[in-house]
Amino acid sequence: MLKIQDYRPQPFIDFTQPENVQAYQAALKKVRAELLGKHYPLVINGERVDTAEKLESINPCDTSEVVGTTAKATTEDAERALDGAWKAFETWKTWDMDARARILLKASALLKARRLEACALMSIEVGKNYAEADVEVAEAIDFLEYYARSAMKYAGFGAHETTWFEGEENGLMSLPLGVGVSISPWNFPCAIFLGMLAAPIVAGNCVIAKPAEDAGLIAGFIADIMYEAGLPAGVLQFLPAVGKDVGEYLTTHARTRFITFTGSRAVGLHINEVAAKVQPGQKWIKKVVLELGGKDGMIVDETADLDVAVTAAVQGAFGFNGQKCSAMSRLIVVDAVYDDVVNGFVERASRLKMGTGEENANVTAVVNQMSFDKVKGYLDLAPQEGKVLLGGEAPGECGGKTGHYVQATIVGDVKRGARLAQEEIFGPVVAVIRAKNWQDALDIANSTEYGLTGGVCSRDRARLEQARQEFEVGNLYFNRKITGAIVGVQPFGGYNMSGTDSKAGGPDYLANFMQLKTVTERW
Ligand SMILES: NC(=O)c1ccc[n+]([C@@H]2O[C@H](COP(=O)([O-])OP(=O)(O)OC[C@H]3O[C@@H](n4cnc5c(N)ncnc54)[C@H](O)[C@@H]3O)[C@@H](O)[C@H]2O)c1
Ligand SMILES: N[C@@H](CCC=O)C(=O)O
Repeated sequence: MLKIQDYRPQPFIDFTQPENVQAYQAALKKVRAELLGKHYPLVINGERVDTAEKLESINPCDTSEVVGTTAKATTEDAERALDGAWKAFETWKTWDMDARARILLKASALLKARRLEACALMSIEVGKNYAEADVEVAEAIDFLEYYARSAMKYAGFGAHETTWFEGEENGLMSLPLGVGVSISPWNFPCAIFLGMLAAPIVAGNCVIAKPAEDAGLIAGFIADIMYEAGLPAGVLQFLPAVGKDVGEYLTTHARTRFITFTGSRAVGLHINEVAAKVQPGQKWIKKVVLELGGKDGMIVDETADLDVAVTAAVQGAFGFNGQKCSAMSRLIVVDAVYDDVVNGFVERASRLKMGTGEENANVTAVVNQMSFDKVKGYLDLAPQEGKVLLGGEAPGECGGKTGHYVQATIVGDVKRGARLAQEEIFGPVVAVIRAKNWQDALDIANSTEYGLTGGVCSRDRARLEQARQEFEVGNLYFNRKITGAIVGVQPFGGYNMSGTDSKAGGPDYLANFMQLKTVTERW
């Protein structure tokens, strides 16, 4: 067993301290000098493999800048990655759990030492400001530390309790599944990419990790940390590729044992469907873990501390431009305090500054042209579905830089069934919905097909207890923002169309990547 202290989440960096801002700026310089323009090849069986075609990472805040490139895997590369991973599995599955966990702990130490570099790279590659990038790298470190420790409870024959039976020894053991595919999104390209590969790997599986097309550099940086930490060849196959080609190939492949996917509802449901079809020669029912989108609502009632509510709304809605599955995209306010809350929300949000991640702006650019066009479509719809109280424009440039810039936008008096109130926008756009009273507000909150995060700002104990039972979300927050779950503290994952509620950073997450075997010996 590991001899280490109990898990504690990483503290965040305090950017009100000038020396921390200076350190961040020094890291930005270092990354610009050393990592910009870098190319990450595929890694298959421990060997770096390049491809004829490449994937480019573009700075969303200055689209004239190519941040760097990765190789672009083909289906032949995917086939070789599968072969090698199954070969590596034969040995990796025999490693002691604590030996595997030590690799995660070593990777955590390496990432801690390069924390600001990882942050700075994300500021440039996906436009995160300092705090958003730092929270994410802290989460990535937490995943390593937390999963290394949780692995211990699955180790050995006696790991799970069984009832004693006369004349026999009975036991239940957890075994890895085999080779799986991990497909991750661009919006948490460090933490989610890393968490989704570290968990199955520590459980004894081998993983083909396919990062998102828009954020291959930070993924390459993280994969290198895992290799440097000592992962044997073939245990982690790094395979940047186009999702609809190579992702599809792998999810439908007969030799893929499990799929762990975080991304949009449309792609997640498609994967769920195609993965269910048994392919010729397939020996198992694929295990599919899905973490999808949200249309997350926060209720404010007439008993709430309105200052707390407004702060929570601004943080929850506009952190990383609303590009979080957990983002507060519906603010549901009871009629009695509607005007006060909305005025406060608009006033506070109007102070947010637009700019680049490197400038540490509050609102930066959305990730790519597709996202920009999608969000712009909702801005065009906004005047028909409500009153645009703030923003409403997508200037596409800021401070002389051309980028995917969209204003922080608040749309008031949106009807509960409107598209702005039902569809995931994934940008800095909030629909404010007026509720008659508390019960109406709760009904509105539950009136979507999603069920990821939600919140209530209220001082009424009975209502909070009712919400605890009846608000249909995987992560519910009272009197605070509805984003920013911390590993081990707030296990994260949604219900309904938001996913399979697998709870990343939770006590049973590793069980998603294991199978149980009961063994009985009669004496
Ligand atoms: N629930 C959560 O924990 C969580 C966390 C982060 C993001 N998200 C969701 O992710 C979405 C944003 O991320 P995105 O734009 O990268 O999502 P996306 O669904 O477009 O892409 C996610 C990944 O799937 C791949 N992919 C695309 N088509 C595929 C296919 N046919 N087969 C296999 N793989 C395929 C992509 O290449 C990418 O790596 C939002 O909906 C957001 O809410 C959810
Ligand atoms: N886990 C993150 C959201 C990840 C999705 O984008 C949060 O809790 O805010």
